[in-house]
Amino acid sequence: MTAEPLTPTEIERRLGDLPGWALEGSRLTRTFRLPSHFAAAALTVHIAQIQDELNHHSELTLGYDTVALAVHTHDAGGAVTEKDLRLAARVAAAAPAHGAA
Ligand SMILES: C[C@H](O)[C@H](O)[C@H]1CNC2=NC(N)=NC(=O)C2=N1
Repeated sequence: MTAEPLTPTEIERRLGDLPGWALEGSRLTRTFRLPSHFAAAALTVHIAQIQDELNHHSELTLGYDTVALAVHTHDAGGAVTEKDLRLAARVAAAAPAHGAA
Protein backbone atom coordinates (compact mmCIF):
# COMPACT_ATOMS: atom_id res chain seq x y z
CA MET A 1 0.00 0.00 0.00
CA THR A 2 1.34 3.42 -0.87
CA ALA A 3 1.67 5.87 1.97
CA GLU A 4 0.91 9.36 0.71
CA PRO A 5 1.08 12.27 3.15
CA LEU A 6 -2.38 13.61 3.98
CA THR A 7 -2.99 17.35 4.19
CA PRO A 8 -3.71 18.90 7.61
CA THR A 9 -7.20 19.80 6.36
CA GLU A 10 -7.90 16.20 5.38
CA ILE A 11 -6.49 14.90 8.67
CA GLU A 12 -8.65 17.27 10.74
CA ARG A 13 -11.70 16.22 8.72
CA ARG A 14 -10.99 12.54 9.32
CA LEU A 15 -10.36 13.13 13.03
CA GLY A 16 -14.06 13.94 13.25
CA ASP A 17 -14.57 10.16 13.31
CA LEU A 18 -11.89 9.62 15.97
CA PRO A 19 -12.90 11.35 19.21
CA GLY A 20 -9.96 12.13 21.49
CA TRP A 21 -7.35 11.81 18.77
CA ALA A 22 -5.40 14.94 17.82
CA LEU A 23 -2.86 16.11 15.28
CA GLU A 24 0.20 17.27 17.23
CA GLY A 25 2.95 18.44 14.91
CA SER A 26 3.10 15.65 12.35
CA ARG A 27 1.79 12.88 14.61
CA LEU A 28 -1.60 11.53 15.54
CA THR A 29 -1.84 11.27 19.30
CA ARG A 30 -4.24 9.88 21.87
CA THR A 31 -4.03 9.19 25.60
CA PHE A 32 -6.43 6.67 27.13
CA ARG A 33 -7.19 6.42 30.85
CA LEU A 34 -7.81 2.92 32.21
CA PRO A 35 -9.39 1.60 35.42
CA SER A 36 -6.12 0.03 36.64
CA HIS A 37 -2.48 -0.46 35.76
CA PHE A 38 -3.15 -4.04 34.74
CA ALA A 39 -5.96 -2.94 32.40
CA ALA A 40 -3.59 -0.39 30.87
CA ALA A 41 -0.92 -3.06 30.37
CA ALA A 42 -3.48 -5.36 28.74
CA LEU A 43 -4.47 -2.60 26.33
CA THR A 44 -0.83 -2.12 25.31
CA VAL A 45 -0.58 -5.82 24.46
CA HIS A 46 -3.79 -5.62 22.43
CA ILE A 47 -2.42 -2.57 20.60
CA ALA A 48 0.86 -4.40 19.95
CA GLN A 49 -1.12 -7.24 18.36
CA ILE A 50 -3.00 -4.80 16.11
CA GLN A 51 0.21 -3.04 15.17
CA ASP A 52 1.94 -6.26 14.15
CA GLU A 53 -1.13 -7.28 12.16
CA LEU A 54 -1.10 -3.95 10.29
CA ASN A 55 2.72 -3.81 10.16
CA HIS A 56 2.42 -0.26 11.44
CA HIS A 57 3.66 0.74 14.87
CA SER A 58 3.08 3.71 17.13
CA GLU A 59 5.23 5.07 19.90
CA LEU A 60 3.33 3.39 22.73
CA THR A 61 3.73 4.54 26.33
CA LEU A 62 2.39 2.72 29.38
CA GLY A 63 1.80 4.88 32.44
CA TYR A 64 0.23 3.96 35.79
CA ASP A 65 -3.33 4.03 34.45
CA THR A 66 -2.73 5.56 31.04
CA VAL A 67 -1.75 4.41 27.58
CA ALA A 68 -0.46 7.04 25.15
CA LEU A 69 0.10 6.65 21.43
CA ALA A 70 1.86 8.81 18.88
CA VAL A 71 1.94 7.63 15.30
CA HIS A 72 3.25 8.81 11.97
CA THR A 73 4.63 7.11 8.88
CA HIS A 74 8.39 6.87 8.59
CA ASP A 75 8.03 5.61 5.02
CA ALA A 76 6.35 8.92 4.10
CA GLY A 77 9.02 11.12 5.66
CA GLY A 78 7.28 11.22 9.04
CA ALA A 79 3.97 12.51 7.68
CA VAL A 80 0.50 11.32 8.69
CA THR A 81 -0.94 8.89 6.16
CA GLU A 82 -3.88 6.57 5.69
CA LYS A 83 -1.91 3.91 7.59
CA ASP A 84 -1.95 6.07 10.72
CA LEU A 85 -5.69 6.67 10.48
CA ARG A 86 -6.27 2.95 9.97
CA LEU A 87 -4.26 2.13 13.08
CA ALA A 88 -6.06 4.83 15.07
CA ALA A 89 -9.45 3.44 14.03
CA ARG A 90 -8.48 -0.11 15.03
CA VAL A 91 -7.18 1.06 18.42
CA ALA A 92 -10.27 3.20 18.98
CA ALA A 93 -12.45 0.14 18.33
CA ALA A 94 -10.41 -2.11 20.67
CA ALA A 95 -9.96 0.26 23.63
CA PRO A 96 -13.50 0.36 25.13
CA ALA A 97 -13.46 -3.39 25.95
CA HIS A 98 -10.51 -2.64 28.27
CA GLY A 99 -12.47 0.05 30.10
CA ALA A 100 -10.56 2.85 28.35
CA ALA A 101 -11.89 6.39 28.34
C1 LIG B 1 9.36 -2.49 6.53
C2 LIG B 1 8.11 -2.06 7.19
O1 LIG B 1 7.04 -1.93 6.32
C3 LIG B 1 8.23 -0.89 8.05
O2 LIG B 1 9.43 -0.63 8.64
C4 LIG B 1 7.03 -0.37 8.73
C5 LIG B 1 6.85 -0.95 10.11
N1 LIG B 1 6.11 -0.10 10.98
C6 LIG B 1 5.98 1.21 10.74
N2 LIG B 1 5.39 1.99 11.59
C7 LIG B 1 5.24 3.28 11.41
N3 LIG B 1 4.62 4.03 12.32
N4 LIG B 1 5.71 3.87 10.30
C8 LIG B 1 6.33 3.18 9.34
O3 LIG B 1 6.74 3.76 8.31
C9 LIG B 1 6.48 1.79 9.53
N5 LIG B 1 7.06 1.03 8.64
